[in-house]
Amino acid sequence: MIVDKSGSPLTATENIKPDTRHGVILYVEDVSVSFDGFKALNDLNLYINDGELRCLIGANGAGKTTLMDVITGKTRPDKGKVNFGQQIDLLKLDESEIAKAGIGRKFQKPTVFEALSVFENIELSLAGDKGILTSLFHKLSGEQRDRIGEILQTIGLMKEAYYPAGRLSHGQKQWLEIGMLLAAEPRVLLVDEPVAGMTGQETERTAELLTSLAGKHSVIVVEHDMAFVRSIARKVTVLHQGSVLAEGSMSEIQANPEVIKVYLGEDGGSAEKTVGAQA
Ligand SMILES: Nc1ncnc2c1ncn2[C@@H]1O[C@H](COP(=O)(O)OP(=O)(O)OP(=O)(O)O)[C@@H](O)[C@H]1O
Repeated sequence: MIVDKSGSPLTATENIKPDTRHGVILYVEDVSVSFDGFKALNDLNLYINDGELRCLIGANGAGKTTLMDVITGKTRPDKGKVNFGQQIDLLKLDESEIAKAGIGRKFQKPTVFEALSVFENIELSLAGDKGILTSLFHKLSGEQRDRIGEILQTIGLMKEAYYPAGRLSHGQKQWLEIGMLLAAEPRVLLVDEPVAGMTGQETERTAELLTSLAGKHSVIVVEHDMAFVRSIARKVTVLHQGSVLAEGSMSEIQANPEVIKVYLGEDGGSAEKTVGAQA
Protein backbone atom coordinates (compact mmCIF):
# COMPACT_ATOMS: atom_id res chain seq x y z
CA MET A 1 0.00 0.00 0.00
CA ILE A 2 1.23 3.50 -0.80
CA VAL A 3 0.76 6.14 1.87
CA ASP A 4 1.06 9.86 1.52
CA LYS A 5 3.25 12.05 3.75
CA SER A 6 0.56 12.21 6.44
CA GLY A 7 0.33 8.42 6.45
CA SER A 8 -3.04 8.19 4.69
CA PRO A 9 -3.32 5.21 2.37
CA LEU A 10 -3.44 5.80 -1.36
CA THR A 11 -3.81 3.23 -4.07
CA ALA A 12 -1.44 2.90 -7.01
CA THR A 13 -4.26 3.77 -9.38
CA GLU A 14 -4.62 7.23 -7.87
CA ASN A 15 -1.99 8.56 -10.19
CA ILE A 16 0.66 9.04 -7.55
CA LYS A 17 3.73 10.75 -8.88
CA PRO A 18 7.16 9.99 -7.48
CA ASP A 19 8.57 13.04 -5.73
CA THR A 20 11.78 13.84 -7.62
CA ARG A 21 12.44 17.31 -6.23
CA HIS A 22 15.94 16.18 -5.26
CA GLY A 23 16.56 14.99 -8.80
CA VAL A 24 16.56 11.30 -7.87
CA ILE A 25 13.86 8.92 -9.10
CA LEU A 26 15.12 5.65 -7.65
CA TYR A 27 16.76 5.18 -4.27
CA VAL A 28 18.27 1.76 -3.50
CA GLU A 29 19.96 1.86 -0.10
CA ASP A 30 21.81 -0.82 1.88
CA VAL A 31 19.96 -3.58 0.08
CA SER A 32 20.94 -7.18 0.74
CA VAL A 33 19.43 -10.34 -0.72
CA SER A 34 20.50 -13.84 0.31
CA PHE A 35 19.73 -17.15 -1.35
CA ASP A 36 20.44 -20.04 1.04
CA GLY A 37 23.04 -17.96 2.86
CA PHE A 38 24.70 -16.73 -0.36
CA LYS A 39 24.60 -12.93 -0.67
CA ALA A 40 23.46 -12.09 -4.18
CA LEU A 41 23.20 -8.40 -3.16
CA ASN A 42 25.39 -7.10 -0.37
CA ASP A 43 24.59 -3.68 1.15
CA LEU A 44 24.07 -2.29 -2.31
CA ASN A 45 23.51 1.44 -2.86
CA LEU A 46 22.31 2.88 -6.15
CA TYR A 47 20.72 6.22 -7.00
CA ILE A 48 19.19 6.87 -10.40
CA ASN A 49 18.55 10.47 -11.41
CA ASP A 50 15.31 11.51 -13.00
CA GLY A 51 15.64 11.24 -16.79
CA GLU A 52 19.08 9.65 -16.89
CA LEU A 53 20.24 6.71 -18.95
CA ARG A 54 22.31 4.39 -16.78
CA CYS A 55 24.12 1.25 -17.85
CA LEU A 56 24.62 -1.57 -15.41
CA ILE A 57 27.45 -3.96 -16.11
CA GLY A 58 29.14 -6.77 -14.22
CA ALA A 59 30.32 -10.34 -14.64
CA ASN A 60 27.90 -13.27 -14.58
CA GLY A 61 26.46 -13.63 -11.09
CA ALA A 62 27.35 -10.06 -10.04
CA GLY A 63 23.74 -9.43 -9.01
CA LYS A 64 22.33 -7.41 -11.92
CA THR A 65 19.18 -9.50 -12.40
CA THR A 66 18.62 -9.74 -8.66
CA LEU A 67 18.77 -5.94 -8.45
CA MET A 68 16.18 -5.60 -11.25
CA ASP A 69 14.04 -8.19 -9.44
CA VAL A 70 14.19 -6.16 -6.22
CA ILE A 71 13.22 -2.91 -7.95
CA THR A 72 10.25 -4.53 -9.69
CA GLY A 73 9.03 -6.42 -6.63
CA LYS A 74 9.81 -9.92 -7.85
CA THR A 75 12.34 -10.48 -5.06
CA ARG A 76 12.07 -9.05 -1.57
CA PRO A 77 15.36 -7.95 0.01
CA ASP A 78 16.37 -9.15 3.48
CA LYS A 79 17.09 -5.56 4.37
CA GLY A 80 17.41 -2.09 2.88
CA LYS A 81 15.26 0.58 1.35
CA VAL A 82 13.94 0.91 -2.21
CA ASN A 83 12.06 4.12 -2.96
CA PHE A 84 10.45 5.47 -6.11
CA GLY A 85 11.04 9.18 -5.75
CA GLN A 86 11.39 10.32 -2.18
CA GLN A 87 8.09 9.10 -0.90
CA ILE A 88 6.96 5.83 -2.55
CA ASP A 89 8.23 2.79 -0.67
CA LEU A 90 8.45 0.08 -3.33
CA LEU A 91 8.95 -2.63 -0.73
CA LYS A 92 5.31 -2.13 0.30
CA LEU A 93 4.00 -2.71 -3.22
CA ASP A 94 3.56 -5.92 -5.18
CA GLU A 95 4.81 -6.44 -8.75
CA SER A 96 1.67 -5.22 -10.47
CA GLU A 97 1.35 -2.15 -8.23
CA ILE A 98 4.98 -1.26 -9.00
CA ALA A 99 4.30 -1.56 -12.73
CA LYS A 100 1.19 0.62 -12.39
CA ALA A 101 3.09 3.17 -10.32
CA GLY A 102 5.38 3.71 -13.35
CA ILE A 103 8.24 1.21 -13.45
CA GLY A 104 8.29 -0.86 -16.63
CA ARG A 105 10.57 -3.82 -17.30
CA LYS A 106 11.60 -5.36 -20.56
CA PHE A 107 12.98 -8.86 -20.32
CA GLN A 108 15.52 -10.19 -22.76
CA LYS A 109 13.11 -12.39 -24.69
CA PRO A 110 10.38 -10.48 -26.54
CA THR A 111 6.83 -11.53 -25.71
CA VAL A 112 4.67 -9.92 -28.35
CA PHE A 113 1.39 -11.38 -29.69
CA GLU A 114 2.63 -12.77 -33.00
CA ALA A 115 -0.76 -13.13 -34.70
CA LEU A 116 -1.80 -9.56 -33.96
CA SER A 117 -0.54 -6.55 -35.87
CA VAL A 118 2.08 -4.21 -34.50
CA PHE A 119 -0.67 -1.59 -34.03
CA GLU A 120 -2.90 -4.05 -32.15
CA ASN A 121 -0.08 -5.10 -29.87
CA ILE A 122 0.35 -1.49 -28.78
CA GLU A 123 -3.41 -1.02 -28.61
CA LEU A 124 -3.61 -3.91 -26.15
CA SER A 125 -0.93 -2.39 -23.95
CA LEU A 126 -2.77 0.91 -23.99
CA ALA A 127 -5.83 -0.87 -22.69
CA GLY A 128 -3.89 -2.07 -19.66
CA ASP A 129 -5.98 -4.41 -17.53
CA LYS A 130 -9.13 -4.24 -19.64
CA GLY A 131 -8.44 -7.51 -21.41
CA ILE A 132 -7.94 -8.55 -25.03
CA LEU A 133 -11.55 -8.83 -26.15
CA THR A 134 -12.74 -5.60 -24.58
CA SER A 135 -9.86 -3.71 -26.08
CA LEU A 136 -10.03 -5.20 -29.58
CA PHE A 137 -13.78 -4.53 -29.91
CA HIS A 138 -13.61 -1.16 -28.26
CA LYS A 139 -13.45 1.77 -30.62
CA LEU A 140 -10.30 3.80 -30.14
CA SER A 141 -10.61 7.49 -29.42
CA GLY A 142 -8.74 9.95 -31.64
CA GLU A 143 -6.44 10.64 -28.74
CA GLN A 144 -5.62 6.94 -28.36
CA ARG A 145 -4.90 6.63 -32.10
CA ASP A 146 -2.59 9.61 -31.90
CA ARG A 147 -0.82 8.09 -28.93
CA ILE A 148 -0.30 4.79 -30.79
CA GLY A 149 0.98 6.76 -33.81
CA GLU A 150 3.42 8.61 -31.57
CA ILE A 151 4.72 5.34 -30.13
CA LEU A 152 5.07 3.78 -33.60
CA GLN A 153 7.07 6.82 -34.63
CA THR A 154 9.31 6.58 -31.57
CA ILE A 155 10.08 2.90 -32.09
CA GLY A 156 10.49 3.30 -35.86
CA LEU A 157 7.74 0.84 -36.87
CA MET A 158 5.27 3.17 -38.60
CA LYS A 159 5.66 1.33 -41.90
CA GLU A 160 5.11 -2.03 -40.23
CA ALA A 161 2.02 -0.89 -38.23
CA TYR A 162 -0.31 -3.40 -39.90
CA TYR A 163 2.12 -6.31 -40.23
CA PRO A 164 1.50 -9.28 -37.99
CA ALA A 165 4.08 -9.01 -35.22
CA GLY A 166 5.21 -12.55 -36.05
CA ARG A 167 6.68 -11.24 -39.32
CA LEU A 168 8.98 -8.75 -37.63
CA SER A 169 12.70 -9.34 -37.28
CA HIS A 170 14.11 -10.10 -33.84
CA GLY A 171 15.25 -6.48 -33.44
CA GLN A 172 11.88 -5.08 -34.53
CA LYS A 173 10.11 -7.33 -31.99
CA GLN A 174 12.33 -5.89 -29.28
CA TRP A 175 11.40 -2.35 -30.33
CA LEU A 176 7.74 -3.29 -30.41
CA GLU A 177 8.00 -4.57 -26.88
CA ILE A 178 9.61 -1.32 -25.80
CA GLY A 179 6.69 0.46 -27.51
CA MET A 180 4.23 -1.71 -25.58
CA LEU A 181 5.93 -0.65 -22.36
CA LEU A 182 5.80 3.00 -23.42
CA ALA A 183 2.00 2.77 -23.72
CA ALA A 184 1.85 2.71 -19.92
CA GLU A 185 3.95 5.92 -19.85
CA PRO A 186 6.46 4.59 -17.32
CA ARG A 187 8.79 7.00 -15.51
CA VAL A 188 11.46 4.29 -15.21
CA LEU A 189 12.28 1.64 -17.81
CA LEU A 190 14.45 -1.36 -16.95
CA VAL A 191 15.84 -3.00 -20.06
CA ASP A 192 17.62 -6.34 -19.89
CA GLU A 193 20.23 -7.07 -22.58
CA PRO A 194 18.39 -5.23 -25.36
CA VAL A 195 20.85 -5.95 -28.16
CA ALA A 196 21.50 -9.66 -27.59
CA GLY A 197 21.02 -11.42 -30.95
CA MET A 198 20.66 -8.18 -32.94
CA THR A 199 22.41 -7.29 -36.18
CA GLY A 200 24.87 -4.37 -36.17
CA GLN A 201 22.31 -2.08 -37.77
CA GLU A 202 19.59 -3.09 -35.31
CA THR A 203 22.02 -2.48 -32.45
CA GLU A 204 22.68 1.05 -33.72
CA ARG A 205 18.98 1.81 -33.99
CA THR A 206 18.42 0.44 -30.48
CA ALA A 207 21.13 2.79 -29.20
CA GLU A 208 19.30 5.70 -30.85
CA LEU A 209 15.95 4.58 -29.45
CA LEU A 210 17.14 4.18 -25.85
CA THR A 211 19.03 7.47 -25.99
CA SER A 212 15.91 9.22 -27.29
CA LEU A 213 13.83 7.83 -24.41
CA ALA A 214 16.11 9.28 -21.74
CA GLY A 215 14.96 12.63 -20.49
CA LYS A 216 11.27 11.87 -20.53
CA HIS A 217 11.98 8.49 -18.91
CA SER A 218 14.79 7.22 -16.71
CA VAL A 219 16.30 4.19 -18.42
CA ILE A 220 18.41 1.48 -16.79
CA VAL A 221 20.08 -0.86 -19.24
CA VAL A 222 21.73 -4.14 -18.23
CA GLU A 223 24.09 -5.15 -21.00
CA HIS A 224 27.20 -7.25 -21.61
CA ASP A 225 28.00 -5.78 -25.02
CA MET A 226 30.64 -3.19 -24.11
CA ALA A 227 30.68 -1.54 -27.53
CA PHE A 228 26.95 -0.91 -27.15
CA VAL A 229 27.38 0.38 -23.59
CA ARG A 230 30.08 2.72 -24.82
CA SER A 231 27.79 4.03 -27.55
CA ILE A 232 24.93 4.97 -25.20
CA ALA A 233 26.25 5.40 -21.69
CA ARG A 234 26.79 8.63 -19.90
CA LYS A 235 27.17 6.93 -16.57
CA VAL A 236 28.00 3.29 -15.93
CA THR A 237 27.63 1.30 -12.71
CA VAL A 238 29.77 -1.80 -12.28
CA LEU A 239 28.43 -4.49 -9.96
CA HIS A 240 30.69 -7.05 -8.38
CA GLN A 241 29.65 -9.68 -5.86
CA GLY A 242 26.40 -7.93 -5.09
CA SER A 243 27.82 -4.43 -4.47
CA VAL A 244 28.72 -1.41 -6.54
CA LEU A 245 32.40 -1.70 -7.44
CA ALA A 246 32.68 1.48 -9.48
CA GLU A 247 30.53 4.18 -11.01
CA GLY A 248 31.38 6.87 -13.52
CA SER A 249 31.74 7.71 -17.17
CA MET A 250 32.82 4.96 -19.53
CA SER A 251 36.37 6.32 -19.67
CA GLU A 252 36.57 6.46 -15.86
CA ILE A 253 35.34 2.87 -15.67
CA GLN A 254 37.80 1.71 -18.31
CA ALA A 255 40.68 3.32 -16.43
CA ASN A 256 39.66 1.95 -13.02
CA PRO A 257 42.29 -0.60 -11.87
CA GLU A 258 39.78 -2.45 -9.64
CA VAL A 259 37.41 -2.94 -12.57
CA ILE A 260 40.21 -4.15 -14.82
CA LYS A 261 41.57 -6.48 -12.16
CA VAL A 262 38.23 -7.99 -11.21
CA TYR A 263 37.05 -8.56 -14.76
CA LEU A 264 40.25 -9.85 -16.20
CA GLY A 265 41.12 -11.96 -13.17
CA GLU A 266 37.69 -13.35 -12.47
CA ASP A 267 36.15 -14.20 -15.76
CA GLY A 268 38.30 -13.20 -18.68
CA GLY A 269 35.13 -13.12 -20.79
CA SER A 270 35.16 -11.08 -23.97
CA ALA A 271 33.05 -8.20 -22.65
CA GLU A 272 35.26 -7.82 -19.60
CA LYS A 273 38.40 -8.14 -21.70
CA THR A 274 37.12 -5.32 -23.83
CA VAL A 275 36.97 -3.12 -20.72
CA GLY A 276 40.56 -4.02 -19.88
CA ALA A 277 41.81 -3.66 -23.40
CA GLN A 278 40.28 -0.23 -23.76
CA ALA A 279 41.80 1.12 -20.59
N1 LIG B 1 16.58 -17.78 -6.96
C1 LIG B 1 17.88 -17.97 -6.68
N2 LIG B 1 18.28 -18.98 -5.86
C2 LIG B 1 19.57 -19.15 -5.56
N3 LIG B 1 20.58 -18.38 -6.04
C3 LIG B 1 20.25 -17.38 -6.88
C4 LIG B 1 18.89 -17.13 -7.24
N4 LIG B 1 18.88 -16.05 -8.08
C5 LIG B 1 20.18 -15.68 -8.24
N5 LIG B 1 20.98 -16.46 -7.51
C6 LIG B 1 22.44 -16.34 -7.41
O1 LIG B 1 22.72 -15.00 -7.06
C7 LIG B 1 23.88 -14.53 -7.76
C8 LIG B 1 23.54 -13.30 -8.53
O2 LIG B 1 22.73 -13.67 -9.65
P1 LIG B 1 22.16 -12.64 -10.73
O3 LIG B 1 21.33 -13.46 -11.66
O4 LIG B 1 21.53 -11.50 -10.04
O5 LIG B 1 23.50 -12.17 -11.45
P2 LIG B 1 23.64 -11.38 -12.84
O6 LIG B 1 24.62 -10.30 -12.59
O7 LIG B 1 22.31 -10.99 -13.36
O8 LIG B 1 24.30 -12.48 -13.77
P3 LIG B 1 24.07 -12.76 -15.37
O9 LIG B 1 24.88 -11.71 -16.07
O10 LIG B 1 24.64 -14.12 -15.54
O11 LIG B 1 22.61 -12.69 -15.65
C9 LIG B 1 24.36 -15.70 -8.64
O12 LIG B 1 25.40 -16.37 -7.97
C10 LIG B 1 23.13 -16.58 -8.75
O13 LIG B 1 23.49 -17.94 -8.89
